[in-house]
Amino acid sequence: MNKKIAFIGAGSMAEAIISGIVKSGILTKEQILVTNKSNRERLENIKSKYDVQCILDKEEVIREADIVILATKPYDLKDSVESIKEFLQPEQLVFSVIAGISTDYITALIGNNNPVVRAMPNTSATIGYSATAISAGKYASDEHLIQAEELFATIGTTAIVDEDDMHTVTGISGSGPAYIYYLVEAMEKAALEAGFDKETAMELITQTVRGAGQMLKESGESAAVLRKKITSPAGTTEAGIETLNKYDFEKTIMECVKSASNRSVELGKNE
Ligand SMILES: NC(=O)C1=CN([C@@H]2O[C@H](COP(=O)(O)OP(=O)(O)OC[C@H]3O[C@@H](n4cnc5c(N)ncnc54)[C@H](O)[C@@H]3O)[C@@H](O)[C@H]2O)C=CC1
Ligand SMILES: O=C(O)[C@@H]1CCC=N1
Repeated sequence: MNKKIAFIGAGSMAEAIISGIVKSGILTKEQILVTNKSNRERLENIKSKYDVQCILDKEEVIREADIVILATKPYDLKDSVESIKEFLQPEQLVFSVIAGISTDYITALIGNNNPVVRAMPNTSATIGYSATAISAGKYASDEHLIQAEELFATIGTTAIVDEDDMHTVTGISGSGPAYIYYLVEAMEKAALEAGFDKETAMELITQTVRGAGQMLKESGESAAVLRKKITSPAGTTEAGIETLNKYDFEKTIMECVKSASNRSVELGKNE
């Protein structure tokens, strides 16, 4: 890819994307620029891990960049755009990975017709396994969407969605890894309670989660069918699932996704 990209905000998500891009080799370390809010320590940390261009001076970062990736928390977006907008040129492409915030709002903050593309990745970007949804703002062309797909494809899979669906995406795949980690934490606790050492417990659980994910990808069978194949009549799985049902597991997860999506809507309302 013959572009320079600049991250505004060097937090967890920016780091996950940087890690994935560096591993993919699609950009050289000279093509990746990172800035943060007056936090030299965080930039030094990113520099030491990935050897990308970590620069506190926002003007310098923006001047160099073809694509600017907004990666601050939603409540820091306004300040961060304020601090770069005077340096932004109209042809510079802006990506945002910020939950809840619309491309229209970002366009209004920038005060210019820069193309804006919204993306919702997840932290599995770190190892090239993000599921990233992408949608175009009003000034973004198909060519801009293709550039976004090209970049985010280096950190996992991509899907183009309507911007209105980004809230649901955030509740499912943006936050989703955290739900899986929570499940793992609970399984680990159960194993430790049963007297397992942590290492053995985590080996068993991690491989189980990995195997289930791969089966969903590769077997061509639905989750329901795969689950049925494990569930012998009057067997152990059935006993386990009866307990999940007793505690309304399905409803709980559905409500969890709805709460996360609704929170994304709320974050957008604070625009
Ligand atoms: N963490 C995750 O799993 C995901 C996060 N996101 C989105 O990514 C965005 C960032 O999230 P995290 O990385 O988790 O947050 P974070 O808090 O780890 O990182 C945000 C970074 O932005 C910096 N920052 C704040 N104000 C700034 C400014 N004015 N100029 C430059 N940098 C500034 C902060 O110092 C911090 O390093 C959020 O909007 C979130 O909705 C999206 C998908 C997944
Ligand atoms: O919790 C959050 O707000 C962000 C957005 C998706 C994942 N983390």
